[in-house]
Amino acid sequence: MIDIKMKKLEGQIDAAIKSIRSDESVKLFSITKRINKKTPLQVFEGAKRFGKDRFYWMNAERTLTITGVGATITIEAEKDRYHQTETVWKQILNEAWIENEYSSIPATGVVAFGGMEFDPLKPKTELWKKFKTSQFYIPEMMVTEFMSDYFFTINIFIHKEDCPADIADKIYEQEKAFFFSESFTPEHIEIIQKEEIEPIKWKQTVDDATEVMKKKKVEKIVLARELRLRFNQEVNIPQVLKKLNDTQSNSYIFAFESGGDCFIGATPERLVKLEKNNLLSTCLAGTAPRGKTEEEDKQIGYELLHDKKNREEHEFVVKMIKDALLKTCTDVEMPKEPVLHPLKNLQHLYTPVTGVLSKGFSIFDVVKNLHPTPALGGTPTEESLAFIREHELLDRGWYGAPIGWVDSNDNGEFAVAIRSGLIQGDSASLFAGCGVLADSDPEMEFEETRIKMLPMLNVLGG
Ligand SMILES: C=C(O[C@H]1C=CC=C(C(=O)O)[C@@H]1O)C(=O)O
Ligand SMILES: [Mg+2]
Repeated sequence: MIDIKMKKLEGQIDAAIKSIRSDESVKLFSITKRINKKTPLQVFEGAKRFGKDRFYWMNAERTLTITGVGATITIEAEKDRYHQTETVWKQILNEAWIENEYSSIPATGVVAFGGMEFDPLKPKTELWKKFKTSQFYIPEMMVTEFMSDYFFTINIFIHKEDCPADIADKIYEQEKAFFFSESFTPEHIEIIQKEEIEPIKWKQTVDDATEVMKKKKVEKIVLARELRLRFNQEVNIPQVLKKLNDTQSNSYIFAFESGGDCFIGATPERLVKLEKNNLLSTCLAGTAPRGKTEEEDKQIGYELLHDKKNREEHEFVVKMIKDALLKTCTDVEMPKEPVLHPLKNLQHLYTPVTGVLSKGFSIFDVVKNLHPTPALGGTPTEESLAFIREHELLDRGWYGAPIGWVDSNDNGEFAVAIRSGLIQGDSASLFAGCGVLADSDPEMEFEETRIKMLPMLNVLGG
């Protein structure tokens, strides 16, 4: 039996680097092998018996899915979270021994997957006690599905004198059991309690925000709210993921467990995708429901494209993302007009933005410059965040913040964690927000947030 040391690197940079180096006798060893078909969802489900935190990520194009089990390393950061995380990440890659003949495949080898709080300056409540300000896992075991090829990665600490080749074979013997996966046992979940949290207060806050904006101090503020659910049984996360996969096309499906709580969602909003130095971001703001007939759907879409309020709401996002990308990219390009982005329950105004990341910058720099975009904060950023911090009742936690992955080959992708919920055993909180402008109507904005909760509500038995 190999004496494999699993360590957790938490807290500040120094502690993390010291911890990697302190025990000179070990080093992080990562090995990736191609395997026969094992869907990440099957593996996610089968890994429940390990009792370790898991993550799941499927991109919107359905070309890449990853699931991770356990955390050989957890990179946690409080202050200056982007810089801290990146510094520890780079240190880990410097020290790691990586055996990956498939390094041309994204999200294989050493991958860090994680997320962060929307606003670290807002006091945290009990709701998000299991989640850190910023938290990334380098998983003990990971399965990557890329264009119908499957890869299995193990990241472990080994003694330096051990020969990785021997280790590799022994590990695969040990971990074959890892591929044990149960077939989906359909469970019938029922909502036994549904509680809108302070809906009247929320509408009043929307009204207050419009008053502030009429005085021209702020131009846009996104306000979010919470729906609390209780079920007849513990929520089966793999079942929820499967239903999200089946119902929410055009969206990233994600789950991140921490201490047994699970943050899960189906978000249409890409923050940034980086392949080598080719960068893609997304402006998504402006919302309308889907029509009941094709005719009605076309009419609603046409009205959305020509609606003054929604176009203004969208334009704030386009301008900010362009300015943010110009700080780290060249060749920043975007179409002049938004297009419709259809989803199951609603449709948005959508403007893709591309750029070429300049040397010396990383995906962490881009995320730092982008978050929060005016699709989740407002315009101007600091003034809208100050209003949200002071007036919004909701503890957003990781809702509305970047969630995603980076690998050791300059690939990575982050989405904005909306259309999401926090699952806590037999209870859940769902979150939804909307862009408020000076002429917003509180009832219409409430209705918009109700529609945005449907993707999660529908897969939770609502
Ligand atoms: C803040 C959310 O949606 C954002 C993304 C798309 C459209 C939006 C809107 O029209 O208000 C929001 O900016 C949410 O879904 O919780
Ligand atoms: Mg809106």
